[in-house]
Amino acid sequence: MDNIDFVYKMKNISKKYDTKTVLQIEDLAIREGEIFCLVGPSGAGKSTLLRIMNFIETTDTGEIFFLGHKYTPGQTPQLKVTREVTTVFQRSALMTTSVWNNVIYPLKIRGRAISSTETERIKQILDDLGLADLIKQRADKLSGGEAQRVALARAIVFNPSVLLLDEPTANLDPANVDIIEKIISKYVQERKACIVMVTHNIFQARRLADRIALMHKGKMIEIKEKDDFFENPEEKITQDFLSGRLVF
Ligand SMILES: Nc1ncnc2c1ncn2[C@@H]1O[C@H](COP(=O)(O)OP(=O)(O)OP(=O)(O)O)[C@@H](O)[C@H]1O
Repeated sequence: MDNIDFVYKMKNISKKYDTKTVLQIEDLAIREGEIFCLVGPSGAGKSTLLRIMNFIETTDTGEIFFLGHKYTPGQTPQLKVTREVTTVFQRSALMTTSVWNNVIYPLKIRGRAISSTETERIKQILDDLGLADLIKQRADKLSGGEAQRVALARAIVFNPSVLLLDEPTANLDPANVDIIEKIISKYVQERKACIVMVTHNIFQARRLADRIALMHKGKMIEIKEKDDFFENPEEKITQDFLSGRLVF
């Protein structure tokens, strides 16, 4: 089991749609226990990279080491490995049943019995997310912010090693953003999981990230520890991005 301090290591990965290369990354490693924020203009390839990290899509070239095992194009890990990673999207689809049933669904499909300790743990997650009073409510009748908090609860309830977040707080009000950011930080601290988060909000990246990466036109332009990213950007593209001059 090489590379165990790294959850992902990617070498020379690329992805094309038709003839257009949308992703070309030479070297990227994501560490255990970090919040890694991906920023960059629209179309940079951020969501494509998350789909590859979730094994929803495969690369055309290169190698991905995930939890110490190597995958080449076309190879996907076994179900028990892919279940170590999950994505929360900007608008996650919920089932037309109660909040509780939605949240326990990942445990049910994994065949996990819900013991009384497990029930207490799930209730704590729901409580942290301000959902305790909505347990019996139908998930399709929730507000956008409530629905997004349920989607996050459903993702963390089965303790994944990796949580991928694709603009999880876009279009939410500050109170919902605050609740979601707090649980993201708590999850990383308690579980020592890693989180890769796409955000268009650089203030959010500044609040949450350990490291930040700027993507542009499918490439990694600059990856730095959070403070360094903001205070000492080396690349002109990063400087333009941070000053709002880089549009796409
Ligand atoms: N299924 C697809 N088929 C063809 N092209 C695609 C597909 N998915 C993404 N693309 C293209 O790949 C490029 C990268 O898209 P991606 O969604 O990864 O960017 P992004 O950085 O997440 O953008 P945004 O911030 O707007 O969500 C874009 O040019 C997009 O049009």
